[in-house]
Amino acid sequence: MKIALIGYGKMGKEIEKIALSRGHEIVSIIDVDNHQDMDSDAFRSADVAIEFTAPSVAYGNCLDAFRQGVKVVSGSTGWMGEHGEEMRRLCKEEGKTLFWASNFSLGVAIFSAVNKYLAKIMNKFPNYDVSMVETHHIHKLDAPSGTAITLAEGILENLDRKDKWVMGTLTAPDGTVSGTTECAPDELPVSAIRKDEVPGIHTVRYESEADSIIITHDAKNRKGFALGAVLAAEYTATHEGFLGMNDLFQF
Ligand SMILES: NC(=O)C1=CN([C@@H]2O[C@H](COP(=O)(O)OP(=O)(O)OC[C@H]3O[C@@H](n4cnc5c(N)ncnc54)[C@H](OP(=O)(O)O)[C@@H]3O)[C@@H](O)[C@H]2O)C=CC1
Ligand SMILES: O=C(O)C1=N[C@H](C(=O)O)C[C@H](O)C1
Repeated sequence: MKIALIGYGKMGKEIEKIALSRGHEIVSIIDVDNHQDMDSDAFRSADVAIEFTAPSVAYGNCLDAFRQGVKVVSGSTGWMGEHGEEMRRLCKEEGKTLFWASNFSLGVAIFSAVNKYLAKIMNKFPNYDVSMVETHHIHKLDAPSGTAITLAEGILENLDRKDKWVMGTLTAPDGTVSGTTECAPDELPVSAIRKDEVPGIHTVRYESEADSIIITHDAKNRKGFALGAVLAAEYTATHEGFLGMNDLFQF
């Protein structure tokens, strides 16, 4: 399969290695300096473009790829809240194809299913209150993480006593803490920590007076995200519409 990369940073480079090891060809690499190269035969020859850039530019990158007639797999976070509805419309009404996931790792797909199941069980146990914490490297631009938002949405869909997630505390790289853990009973606080080079840790915590039930996904490196993105690209090459992890792993 022919793959174009949009964004050649930490994830773009990791994805390149895995794509080559699975026998794919990288036909175009688009980064900040050569954005105009999207308008090229090499880019247009791609079966799928894999986009990992930044919250402020991801939407425009997807539109630019669509204009060149190329399907997109995007893992950029921090932009779907604002542009998700329009992306769904473009896929449904204008024949575009976008596979987006806040987290491409198989481990997080499994963790997400456990998270939803646990939230459902907790309807019967009102003594437990739930909160979330995510920890990422100091370069991360968005907070809370896209994965934390997806996990929070999974809890809200399944736990009747919670109606919305709210930002909890934000711990800066120097240890300074801002924000609050105070929230209304129907709110789910999501806190963020920015520290060192942490690839990504997500914790969901249920507390009662008697005990704590804690589930954590701890990424050891970026290989799981990158493999998932390449698997998603393989899937996207033969499917249409607005696609996600539920399409790739049906459990
Ligand atoms: N869904 C998932 O599984 C995962 C998602 N992510 C998300 O992916 C995104 C990228 O992460 P990561 O690779 O770690 O970030 P990096 O900052 O390491 O890489 C981003 C790259 O995109 C480049 N870039 C910036 N603007 C543009 C543009 N307009 N066109 C093309 N390239 C551009 C940057 O260039 P320059 O440095 O010169 O600005 C940089 O090379 C983030 O939003 C992150 O949250 C990350 C890991 C997993
Ligand atoms: O920026 C990152 O690094 C990551 N971003 C994604 C997110 O916001 O959830 C996925 C992963 O946690 C790494």
